[in-house]
Amino acid sequence: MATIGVLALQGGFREHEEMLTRLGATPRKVRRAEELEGLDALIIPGGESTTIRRLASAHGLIEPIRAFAQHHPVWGTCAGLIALANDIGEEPPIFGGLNVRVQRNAFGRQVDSFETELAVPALDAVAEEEERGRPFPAVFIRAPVIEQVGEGVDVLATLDDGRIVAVQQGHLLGTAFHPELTDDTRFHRYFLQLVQSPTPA
Ligand SMILES: NC(=O)CC[C@H](N)C(=O)O
Repeated sequence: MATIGVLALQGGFREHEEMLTRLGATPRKVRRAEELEGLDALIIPGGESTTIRRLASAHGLIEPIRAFAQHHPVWGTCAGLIALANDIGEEPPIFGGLNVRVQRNAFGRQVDSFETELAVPALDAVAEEEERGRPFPAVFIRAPVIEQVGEGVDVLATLDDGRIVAVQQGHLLGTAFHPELTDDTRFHRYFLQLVQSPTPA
């Protein structure tokens, strides 16, 4: 079974580990560059992207993760998506790799967090009969949105107003929301399927 790293510097890594274990994969916390060795893939959890940048930099993880993401599946959720984006506005990218521009805290202070049902047709690839076509319960917490997608990026989900909240670029996956906080395992299964049959970079 696949061994999946979960960047464990800060934020919601435990919920990802639990979800992976539940699905029969082996999670491994990543806090040092050596811990990337032998991994099949990596998840960058939500949290606070400025903190993730600071700690990743202090732990010497910026370059190693950037290099890892070139040839392995990597999935960023929320702050993790921000960390993977090539363009995050004023600041330089954190790891980068994903050809998108994101806007942090796109929903402002009034709407700190919310849950909504999203149509994600791509998930039908891993859906059981009774799950097919079922909307995904998406939990947004001080979430970013994807303002622009570049070459090679597929949009997997948008909000009703058209704002993009899930994308895939070959072996890289980004979601503005938190599938690890729901009972629905389809996004994690989708990522694990990507790990089993990675598309070349
Ligand atoms: N839930 C989250 O990961 C929030 C992301 C956070 N607002 C940031 O900008 O990094």
